[in-house]
Order: sequence, then structure tokens, then C-alpha cells
Amino acid sequence: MKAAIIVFPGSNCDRDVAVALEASLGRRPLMVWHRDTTLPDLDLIVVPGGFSYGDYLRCGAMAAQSPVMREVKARAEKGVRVLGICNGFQILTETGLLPGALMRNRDLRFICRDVWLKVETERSDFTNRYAAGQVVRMPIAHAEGNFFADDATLAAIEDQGQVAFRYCGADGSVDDASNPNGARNNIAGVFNPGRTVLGLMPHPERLAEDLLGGSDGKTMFESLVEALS
Ligand SMILES: NC(=O)CC[C@H](N)C(=O)O
Repeated sequence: MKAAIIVFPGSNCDRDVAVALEASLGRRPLMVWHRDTTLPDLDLIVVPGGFSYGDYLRCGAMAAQSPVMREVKARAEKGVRVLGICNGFQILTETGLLPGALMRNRDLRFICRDVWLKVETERSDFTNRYAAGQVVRMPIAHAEGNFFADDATLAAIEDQGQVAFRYCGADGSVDDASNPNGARNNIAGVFNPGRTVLGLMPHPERLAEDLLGGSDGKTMFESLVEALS
């Protein structure tokens, strides 16, 4: 699997995801600066978390217009797998590769804590090592993670099986009490219709080895390596 990580001014999870990917892949991914306009042959592009361009305008809005994203979009349209984590998810919705938008959290505060997530499907290159219905733990750290889509878009997302993860309780219950940021239908992560692009607010790279307190996130990188190697 040939993987690259896009680096924007203000990215702060680029090296964390590089470490997590390397642990599963056995090879260092390529780091690509936002000004680059060409990409080598790739199987996976990661758009990492952070505060690209200082979160000016709104999270992800400026990064979506950066030179490299034109090429990322072109590759995604050719079927190259794209993973957007947190700010990366925001960038992918701003770019139009994923539906919906990420709004300010319901209580207007930055939230940094572990959450429980329900895996909606194992049928994707990002989730094949999980089981559908499995409850996993990952950290969130965001101010704008409140997933919104209008009624028609939300219905399409649900009908086409585009929900990847939902916020839930430790027992798997999906309700308001287990929704940290007000996301519609407790959505924490969505696919494009072909399930070749995934965006999620939680950070799999931050719980990707036991030394960090858990390894539920590592399963995503192992899924990708299994699918794309
Ligand atoms: N950890 C992140 O990627 C944070 C994303 C964004 N800066 C926010 O606060 O919502």
C-alpha cells in the first residue's frame, strides 16, 4: 500500500497518523506539503487533523482551496482511498468529497475526551477488521464536530449505508446522552456513496497502541493495509 499524508500550515496530527500508519504498514508514508500540485502513484491519501490555516473562516474552508486539494479530489474521483480525520473530515466536506457540514459543537465548547462509537459496517476498506455493531473507543478533540446535513441529504446518507460510525454509550445505545456535539443522527463518520472516502471526527491515530491506553484505532489502519496491500 502506497500512502501519503497531506500537511497544511496548522496540521498537528500529521506525524501522529504517520506513526500509526507506519506501525501497521511497516513503511513510512510520504508527507506532502499543501503547496504541491502533483502526487505520485498512491493507494491511500490521509488528510490529517489539526487547525489548518488557523481555522480561519471556518474549520477546513481555506484548506479545501489549497493547491494540493485539487489533485486529492482528482485522485478520489479515480477511486484512490481518502481518509479524513477531524480537521481532515472538515476539509473533505468543504471540498465536496463528502456530504454534509461540520458546525460548531452544540454547547459551543472545544471538547477533548474519549467517546464510544458504534461501527455501522465492516464492509469497507477502512473498517473490514471491525465487526458491524462493535462498540469501540476513540478520542475526540474539536470545536466544530457537529455533523449537519439537511433532511434530504441525511435520508440519502442513511439509505445508501454511508454512515461509518455513530456516537453511542458504552453499551452501544445511540441517544442524545451519548451525542457529544449535537451531530445529526449521532453521526461521527461518513463515507461517500462508493465507500472509497471516509471522514470521521474521532482520532483513530490517538488510540493506536496499548501504550497510549488502547488500540481500537489501530484496527482502521490494519483494515486499510489488508485491503490495499
Ligand atoms: N483535532 C482537530 O482536527 C480539530 C479540528 C478543528 N480545528 C476543530 O477544532 O474543530
